[in-house]
Amino acid sequence: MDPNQQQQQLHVVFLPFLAQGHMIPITDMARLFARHGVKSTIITTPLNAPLFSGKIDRDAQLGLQIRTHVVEFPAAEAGLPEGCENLSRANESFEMVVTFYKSMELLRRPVEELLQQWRPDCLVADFPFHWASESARKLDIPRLYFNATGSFAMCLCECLNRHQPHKRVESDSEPFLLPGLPHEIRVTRGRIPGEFRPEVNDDDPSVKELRDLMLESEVTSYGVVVNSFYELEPGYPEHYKHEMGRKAWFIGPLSLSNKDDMKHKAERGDSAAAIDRHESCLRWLDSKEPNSVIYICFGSIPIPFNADQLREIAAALETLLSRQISFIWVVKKEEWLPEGFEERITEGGKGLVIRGWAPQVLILDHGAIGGFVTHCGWNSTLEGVCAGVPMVTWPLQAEQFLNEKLVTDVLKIGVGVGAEEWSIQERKIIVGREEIQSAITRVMVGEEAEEMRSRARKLKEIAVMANEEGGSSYFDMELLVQELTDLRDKRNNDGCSKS
Ligand SMILES: O=c1ccn([C@@H]2O[C@H](COP(=O)(O)OP(=O)(O)O[C@H]3O[C@H](CO)[C@@H](O)[C@H](O)[C@H]3O)[C@@H](O)[C@H]2O)c(=O)[nH]1
Repeated sequence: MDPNQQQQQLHVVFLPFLAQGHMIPITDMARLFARHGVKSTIITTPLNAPLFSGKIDRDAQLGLQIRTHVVEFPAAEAGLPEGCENLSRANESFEMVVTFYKSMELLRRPVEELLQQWRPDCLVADFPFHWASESARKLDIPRLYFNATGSFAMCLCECLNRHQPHKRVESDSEPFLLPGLPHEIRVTRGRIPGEFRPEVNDDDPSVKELRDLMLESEVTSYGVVVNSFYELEPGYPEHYKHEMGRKAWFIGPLSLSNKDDMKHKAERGDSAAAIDRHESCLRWLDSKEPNSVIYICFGSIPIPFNADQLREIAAALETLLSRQISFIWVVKKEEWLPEGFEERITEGGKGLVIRGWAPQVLILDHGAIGGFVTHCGWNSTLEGVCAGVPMVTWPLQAEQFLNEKLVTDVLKIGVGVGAEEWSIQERKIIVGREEIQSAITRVMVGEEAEEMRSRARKLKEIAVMANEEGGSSYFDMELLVQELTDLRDKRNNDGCSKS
């Protein structure tokens, strides 16, 4: 690139929260920006960089202007154990999670120093970096806010915040209407995100203060980039922009930016772990009939399911094997399974248990996968949509029950397993084997399954089209790059006329 061109090139800095559910989409976003001619820099910490730097380095070798920059993470100063640099390592207790969120404040100084030095044209920062809008303002550049979830959940949360309907019900199981939304959506207090639940907020005022700071930074940011596409959340992007008054660009699903590149797909989220096992996993899938395998995974943050609950899942899966429904089940490395279970199901390649990190996107995209049991994390939800598979929804916490509503009630591409309330702290059986079996059977076989699969496949096609030239996400991305360029030019002109 000649020096003149280099000077003209827009430089965007990305600051992802230190959790896979955030680093994965932001890495894809930075790569998308680079493909639209932008110079992208991702700031992260030493132990997180290797989780995605392989694909960034490969992109850079192909000539894209993209790089990772590492800053030290002061875990000890934050009151965290040494090496605790990722949310997945900090979920031993609620207090530790809160400490981890608060520790993002400690990245402020090093990040601001880098911004001063680099003087980029825009900062895209995740929601826990509530100070980022102020940091960007000091340089007179826009801060774009990223929340990592969709507009459906963001609109529902804003509705809870504005109208507080959850405060007018008698119990956690009494349904109430969320007013003023494009659809008639009813939820219960047991299913809403933690920040609206009194038992989470009342004990520690600093939690509420932190949440308010994050909310405020969404409003005071220049605008919001959303990992979604207009057609997926009918009416909600418009509601988010016009009723809630946010400037927003819908540029997803970002997972599609990996297109058909097997290596990128296999490496998503944990280069080393997934690359080791993706080939054997694909070989196993190749031996199965189309739509005959259910994939079960509860996201990147280890879920403390108790032994009884694991036993219920295992029993359901073993019974389903006799009905020609096979499975891939992702469990934590140390998770305890019923005696002899792994030996029995591994024999003859009946089922597959993956301990640790699975190459999820690669698995979902395989023709043998007929359904997905998901906790409804937004990335997994989008990846299910992009693979065109119906889902069994098993939300556990955060905004996952809201995402479930979109999948089951609005898009009608999934069925709920019957999880009724937050269950992350309570180590009890949430869902029994019969319910699990029944929900999986509903999405895998029969007329209802075919109808859901057909809707899911249409949605997949629309998702792909949204990302192609002329599609809605492509269009929004072009608009965003143009707006950032105009802002940069205006800044430069104002600077010239002042001097
Ligand atoms: O073995 C695994 C496990 C996960 N993943 C990937 O990890 C990501 C997980 O993201 P998500 O499905 O969103 O789940 P969480 O990691 O639980 O995400 C947190 O962050 C999301 C975005 O804000 C929220 O929607 C969730 O509620 C919150 O739990 C996805 O891209 C998966 O493909 C893998 O590739 N292999």
